[in-house]
Amino acid sequence: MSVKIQNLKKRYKDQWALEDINLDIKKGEIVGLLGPNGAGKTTMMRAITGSLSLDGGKIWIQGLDNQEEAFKIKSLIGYLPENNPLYTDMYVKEYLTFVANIHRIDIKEIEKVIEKVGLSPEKRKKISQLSKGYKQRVGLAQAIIFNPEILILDEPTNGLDPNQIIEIRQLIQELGKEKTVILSTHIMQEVEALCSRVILLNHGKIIQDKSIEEFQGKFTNLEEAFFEYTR
Ligand SMILES: Nc1ncnc2c1ncn2[C@@H]1O[C@H](COP(=O)(O)OP(=O)(O)OP(=O)(O)O)[C@@H](O)[C@H]1O
Repeated sequence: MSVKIQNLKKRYKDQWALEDINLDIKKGEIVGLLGPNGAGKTTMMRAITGSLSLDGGKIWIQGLDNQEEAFKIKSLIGYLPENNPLYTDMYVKEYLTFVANIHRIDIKEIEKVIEKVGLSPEKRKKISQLSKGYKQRVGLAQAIIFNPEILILDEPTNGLDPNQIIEIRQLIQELGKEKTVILSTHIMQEVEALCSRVILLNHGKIIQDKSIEEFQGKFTNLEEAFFEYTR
């Protein structure tokens, strides 16, 4: 198993953000995490990356306990956070060099990743000078530069224009051939275009976990399924 979650619970003060989450995600799956605002998607992603203390349960990343082996886990998971908190005073290449150094990878990888995410025309700018879509590409670049086995992408195409959306989806599809990808999105067509499996969260619980074909067999489209289970 790439990611195994057992009885995961997370609480913020008196509010449960996640309750009894159980999940097995295999290598090579592209999993779409769906749910209304506040359902717990970001909390679940942060829990998987090991950057959140848990209130119950366990998470294993390729067999490693993500609380006990937090350091090793960092080299297995590439994470694009929702609000993409980049160091905006740094230049694009400077920032990616910084990330490359943290992961002790060859700086030759920087140019490769810049090319891969389509950042070449903007690579000499300061991150603060980039448009939202290009900032998002920098976020993606830092998530994939060290070639992690697992990618966790919180709303990866948020803020991108339609052309960029297509390009980034193609990139995710390409990455998904050899990696495990977990992505959250509010765009149902994105899930239909990319994901092999859909997990629907509501009020901190998994309410549906099915292959995309199972959803498509039962509903005209995913949006209909979303309304059916969350309204
Ligand atoms: N740091 C925090 N402190 C207190 N409550 C939090 C914190 N982070 C999240 N929550 C709460 O936990 C619940 C789940 O939030 P989360 O961000 O995981 O939802 P989400 O599904 O990602 O939502 P969205 O689609 O709006 O991004 C929400 O009720 C939220 O207010």
